[in-house]
Amino acid sequence: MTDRLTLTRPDDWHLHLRDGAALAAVLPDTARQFARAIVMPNLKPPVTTTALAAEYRQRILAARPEGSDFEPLMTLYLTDNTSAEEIARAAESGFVHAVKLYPAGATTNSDAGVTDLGKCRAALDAMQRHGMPLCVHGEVTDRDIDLFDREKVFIEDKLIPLRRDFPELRVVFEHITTQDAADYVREAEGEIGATITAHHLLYNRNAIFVGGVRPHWYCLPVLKRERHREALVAAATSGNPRFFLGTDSAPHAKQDKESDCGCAGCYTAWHAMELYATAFERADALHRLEAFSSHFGADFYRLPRNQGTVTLERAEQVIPASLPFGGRELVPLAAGETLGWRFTG
Ligand SMILES: NC(=O)N[C@@H](CC(=O)O)C(=O)O
Ligand SMILES: [Zn+2]
Ligand SMILES: [Zn+2]
Repeated sequence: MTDRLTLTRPDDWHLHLRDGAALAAVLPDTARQFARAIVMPNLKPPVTTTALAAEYRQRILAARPEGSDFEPLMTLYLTDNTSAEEIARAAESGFVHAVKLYPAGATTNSDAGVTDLGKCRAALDAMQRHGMPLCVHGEVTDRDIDLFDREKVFIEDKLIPLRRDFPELRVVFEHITTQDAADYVREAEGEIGATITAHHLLYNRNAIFVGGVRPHWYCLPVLKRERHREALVAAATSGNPRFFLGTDSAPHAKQDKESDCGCAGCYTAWHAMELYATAFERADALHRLEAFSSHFGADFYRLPRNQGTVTLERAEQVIPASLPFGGRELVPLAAGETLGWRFTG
């Protein structure tokens, strides 16, 4: 049995850092485990321009712990009005690494998102020309479509037509949750990748309802049935470079989760690598963890792999009941449970 894992320093290819006091509270957790992260732009108001991304990037750099060399990789929030000129500015900036598609109404702070991809043709065409990746929250928003089917329907109704119209567009299908998405990404032609969260590898939808409703297991896209979780584990541990790590760590204050209309999002930055190690070990695939965590994402984003290593040790560690969150409280995923691994840096 392996008791110590040494990996190339990993990166998080899908992360929510928020802003202000919340940013200051959560950034050290990510900066401790990851060298870089793709930072989601769904602030209020959203990060829609390169100028706003530059300012947000400075706030993140200023919030880093003493001595940290963590590098935020910025993204722009695609809207119906994003221009080809804005995409060109982003591509030239050197610090914007992707543009994010939120179908309007699909998830947290997506109100300003895209109402109709037909309105984004100029921006998508510019992205294709500049080699700028499109990160996709892949769910349809139609209230008539069952919540659990929204990812599958998105593939058929939105993603396949989009990629047919823009075959050179580099796409990251974010936080995939279904066998349908894993199969699509594995078999699709052209440049496509997918991020997979630790929680979608570890839990199925029963976790949301164990003995009562469990708001801290509620995220979007929502956890699915066991057969989908198994398909995600198979994809993540397959060694296929299209699948890579993206925590989708999405902090919300405890009172905003434990509410009559609780926010979607799981906080996993505190124990991200421990959670992934647990999932990979259960699949007898610890030997595949490094490439998933530290190689394939960098390769997709055409960035150098990190120098240096990190270590995980087999040791019991209780997940805290709550963490400070800028004057409020933040409940990490699986609070109170015991992890079998410890990230030691
Ligand atoms: N994943 C989530 O459940 N929530 C994310 C938004 C997102 O990634 O869809 C958030 O910003 O809170
Ligand atoms: Zn999302
Ligand atoms: Zn997210």
